[in-house]
Amino acid sequence: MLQPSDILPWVRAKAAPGDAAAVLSALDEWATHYPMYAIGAEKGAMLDQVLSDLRPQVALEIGTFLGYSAVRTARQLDQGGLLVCIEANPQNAAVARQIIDYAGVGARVTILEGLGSEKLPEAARIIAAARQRARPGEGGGASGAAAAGSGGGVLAGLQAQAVEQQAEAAAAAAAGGAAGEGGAGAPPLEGRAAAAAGATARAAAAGGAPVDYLFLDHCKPCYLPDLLAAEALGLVGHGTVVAADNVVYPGAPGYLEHLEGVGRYATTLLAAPHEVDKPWDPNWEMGRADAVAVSLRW
Ligand SMILES: C[S@@+](CC[C@H](N)C(=O)[O-])C[C@H]1O[C@@H](n2cnc3c(N)ncnc32)[C@H](O)[C@@H]1O
Repeated sequence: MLQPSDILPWVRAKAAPGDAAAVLSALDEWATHYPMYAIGAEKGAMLDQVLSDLRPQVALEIGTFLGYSAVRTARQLDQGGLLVCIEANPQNAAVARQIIDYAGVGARVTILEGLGSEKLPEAARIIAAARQRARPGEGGGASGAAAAGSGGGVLAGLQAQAVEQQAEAAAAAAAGGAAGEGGAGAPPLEGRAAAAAGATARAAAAGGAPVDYLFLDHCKPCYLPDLLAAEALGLVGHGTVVAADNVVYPGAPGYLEHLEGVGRYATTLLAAPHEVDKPWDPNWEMGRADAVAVSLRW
């Protein structure tokens, strides 16, 4: 039976050290022969475009597997940038470290081994320290980074959607809050915005520093509790872009509903087929449609 480390000789044979694009191609090719739970080339390219428009300085990933998405993200950070990865499986984390180093982006990546729910506070401390070290006027927070996005299709669309939502929330507030109906059972927009603003203020008071980009790609029922924990730690703030894979299939219970309910996330679904099939799993539905949710927190 294959072990995660069996991929290493393949990558070394197919790619030169420091050539991140060739490393990614080698991993994509490996996925055509062996089960590979990476986000893959199609969804990866979609997120590349978002990242290229966002120009993040500080990013966080939960669910790193062998480092494929981490390499894609880290190569878009500049030299002073930081990607913190949380990976539960120590074998995967060990291989990811080697692949990320081999791709030449290891200096920008810190991998924490453990569950997202356990490691988020440590990630928040590392990220807050990195923000402190950033020179004045530079890396000044997620809002600055998100504002840098210009012509990019997805990010520009989210920014326009956020402006519409803000106007809608302001109109609802002006009308006494009664007009803002976000769906059955959702509080009025005014109430939701106030709750979100309160959470952001509490997180800021606790010393939290928001990331520019948060990528969720781990256990699907963990997306919602881990996003809630990241919000409470101040890791998600004004301008943070949150991407979450597999929100259609297998789906992440309660996750999209939470984004809608908070009322301060502009969200779009980037449709693509599920990135891997599992013919050996009798419960798996082959060739299913899926999507990555990309959200801009305002
Ligand atoms: C789909 S793979 C991640 C793929 C990776 N993002 C990529 O595109 O290359 C999911 C990974 O999440 C890890 N994982 C599962 N539950 C986790 C949790 N609660 N916290 C952290 N990692 C978790 C698994 O060990 C696995 O390596």
